[in-house]
Amino acid sequence: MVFSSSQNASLAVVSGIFYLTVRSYVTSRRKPLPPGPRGLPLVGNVFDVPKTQEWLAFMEMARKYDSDVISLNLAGDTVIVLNSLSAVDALLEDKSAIYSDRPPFPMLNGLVGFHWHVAFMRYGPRWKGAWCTQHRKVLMQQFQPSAVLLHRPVELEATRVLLQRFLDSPAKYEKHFRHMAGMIILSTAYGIDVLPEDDPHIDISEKALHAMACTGNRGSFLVDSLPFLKYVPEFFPGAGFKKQAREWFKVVDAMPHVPYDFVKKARAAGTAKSSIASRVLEEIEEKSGDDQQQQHQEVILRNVLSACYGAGADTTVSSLGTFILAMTMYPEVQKKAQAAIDAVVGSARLPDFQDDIPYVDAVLREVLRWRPVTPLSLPHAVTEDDVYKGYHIPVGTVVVANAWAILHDEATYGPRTDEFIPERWLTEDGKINTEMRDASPAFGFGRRICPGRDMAQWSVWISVASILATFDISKSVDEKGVPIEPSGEYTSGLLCYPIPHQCNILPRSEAARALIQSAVP
Ligand code: HEM
Repeated sequence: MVFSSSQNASLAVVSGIFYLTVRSYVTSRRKPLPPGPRGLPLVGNVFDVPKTQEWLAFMEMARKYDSDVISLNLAGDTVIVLNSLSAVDALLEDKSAIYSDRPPFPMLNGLVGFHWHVAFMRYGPRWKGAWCTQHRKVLMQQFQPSAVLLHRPVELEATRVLLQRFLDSPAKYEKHFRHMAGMIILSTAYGIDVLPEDDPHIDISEKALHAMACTGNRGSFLVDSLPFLKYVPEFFPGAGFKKQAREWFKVVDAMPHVPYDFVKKARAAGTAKSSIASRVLEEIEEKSGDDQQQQHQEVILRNVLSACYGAGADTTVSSLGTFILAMTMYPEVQKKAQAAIDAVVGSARLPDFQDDIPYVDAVLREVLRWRPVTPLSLPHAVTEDDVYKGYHIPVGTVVVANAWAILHDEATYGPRTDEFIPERWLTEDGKINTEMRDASPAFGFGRRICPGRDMAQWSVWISVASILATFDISKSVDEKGVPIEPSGEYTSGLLCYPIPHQCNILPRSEAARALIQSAVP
């Protein structure tokens, strides 16, 4: 049977009406979405969400609607924000089988080329044969608590180099943290010894991470809400994002390849140092006879190693920046921590991983809790329709865990959560209170929880203990001798950093200076 064009049009209209009627019937019989602000046509709640510190606005909405779970429509995307530990436990942890996907990132993954980064991969068997799970498996093996012990010598060496750099140019402390984080990750992952200045491997990765910071917040670019825009030609008015994406793509694509090729060449020349890359490559070559399988495993290894820099460097730098800020603002905490270190370590050596100093453990937990690096964690997505507390959570919903709200909840972490109080983590006899929920919400949830969390905590712990053992951090004073208060400001985005502030970082004594100078040949 052949239809005329007018019959075709009528058929389309009738089908459209039928579809809308069925959809509206189905929707009306469904349970409601969690409460949230009423949106505008088309854009929904886009204007209800501020461009910075969204986590505070979400906490306010939770109070207003008297619900720890709220929903928003962001230009067509349903977004559900979980503002409590109980909601996160019930959904992202207990139902992790269906709450571990990521939303699509058309700009970041599609145009800028971060599709190789496990943090942004879709989750589940539907997605390229459980590609994400295969990546996570390698990460879990290499960063499980027992494997992390292998990385300690590098963490110790990098910390001691950091102390030396603090002696030379304390005002550049953020730059030194960046160098230290790069040194740890490039050495453990690839066996690369970084240069003291302008290291080319750090340089590529930092440029790629800048692209990630600019595009990681879904919604920063219109193409995230209207994915068809990715097909718009570059010369089109308003398509500047495509030119920018093409520029970023070059460095994002180079990031996994350049250091990996370095290891391959070093192995061929017999000069490769021990690293995750060299150990896993050896295993791959021993086990697999099949070229295709070998190639497949190598691609996963290459992606995973690069993702470690992508996910581990900036996060460590941010936590250490928070530590310097807290020590500047809370001198009495610094004094207590130094006394606790002196009592265990003395003054004749630098701290080591074996030192048991609960007050420093408490400072570390407080750093992670007080100013979480990713206040909204990374967005999850749900792969099946679900119901929570009588509310409908439709398949495809973007699920955001408000880590900030959770880590500032006084019901979990005790009073005055806006203040830096390490004592909240301690029992009366000065031990870590193991009954209390730890600071793990800072590392995400369920099956997407940060695989590098053990390594990250040890890197930050040894840096914190070593800095406090050897340096005093204090407020700078202005020309009239008045102390300069740090603004306490942070950048706002997927990842937040404290904006470096002016402060004094001076060796505690001449003996401390000599100890640092003798620590690295
Ligand atoms: C203080 C330092 C760190 C913090 C605060 C941190 C925090 C996080 C958070 C919040 C997530 C998202 C979890 C979720 O989606 O629920 C994450 C994911 C991830 N982190 Fe970390 N991280 C840190 C250090 C590291 C380090 C050192 C590494 C690697 C050596 C690493 C590797 C990763 C990877 C690969 C992912 C993606 C996991 C996935 O999507 O399945 N992180 N991290």
